[in-house]
Amino acid sequence: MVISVENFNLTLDGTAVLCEITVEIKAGELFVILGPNGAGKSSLLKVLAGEFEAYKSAVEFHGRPLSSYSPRELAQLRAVMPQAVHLDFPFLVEEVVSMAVLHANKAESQQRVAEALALFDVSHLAHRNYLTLSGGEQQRVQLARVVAQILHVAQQAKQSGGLPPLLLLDECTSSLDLAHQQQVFQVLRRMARDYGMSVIAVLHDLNLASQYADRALLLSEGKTYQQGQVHQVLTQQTIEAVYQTPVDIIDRPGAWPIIVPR
Ligand SMILES: Nc1ncnc2c1ncn2[C@@H]1O[C@H](COP(=O)(O)OP(=O)(O)OP(=O)(O)O)[C@@H](O)[C@H]1O
Repeated sequence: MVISVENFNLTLDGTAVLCEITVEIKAGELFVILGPNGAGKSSLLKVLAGEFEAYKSAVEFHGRPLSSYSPRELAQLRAVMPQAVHLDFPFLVEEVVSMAVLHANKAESQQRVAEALALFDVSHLAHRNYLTLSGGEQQRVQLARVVAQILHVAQQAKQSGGLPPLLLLDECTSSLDLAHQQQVFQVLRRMARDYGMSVIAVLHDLNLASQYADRALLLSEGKTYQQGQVHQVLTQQTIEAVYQTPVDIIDRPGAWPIIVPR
């Protein structure tokens, strides 16, 4: 098991945000957290990222409470891409991504940055001011940043049997065009399959979930509505109940089911 919480409750400013949540994510899994606006998806991701100090001991990460890890240990084992990333200074793209590899020597750092930029199709932007990029370009640079942070750990884990790292992503394709959405999830799938990296992604796009996820948690008002294999979770009944919108599910032999609003 890579990361888990059991019967977890989160209360923020007197509001019950998550109620009795149990999740267990294994190595090499692409796990998606789904649900309507306000269902608690980002809050759960933040809990798993250890952002709520008071709740860190309730999260078990590689067999230890998250609270027992030093910031440096955590930075080597997991990377987090929040929903919005604001930078106040005009850093170059390569500088933004380099921030993820501060502990590497110069040659290694350059190689890891170049590899991550190429994975997300932003090599040509390396010398651009990050603040002048489009929303989608910025999102791909942020993906390169988090992957640069832990890809080498995943590669080492695969070679020498170390702990596989974890990637936590909050709506990481929300600004991307169709081709880049596909490219990003193909990269994530490959990293999960080839290196045993676990990926937990908050998503609104049910079709991306249907196409790429192994398992899904469907949240409704802070509670688990359904959890399991993605195609068992994304049924007409569950989607219509949780999103209060009629849908059709188009089943296709040999391919993932497509969800369309009716
Ligand atoms: N610090 C806080 N204090 C009080 N309520 C909060 C706090 N943070 C989040 N909430 C509430 O918790 C609920 C879940 O928020 P969360 O951001 O996790 O939802 P979400 O499923 O990610 O939504 P979205 O799809 O809109 O991003 C919301 O009703 C939100 O208003």
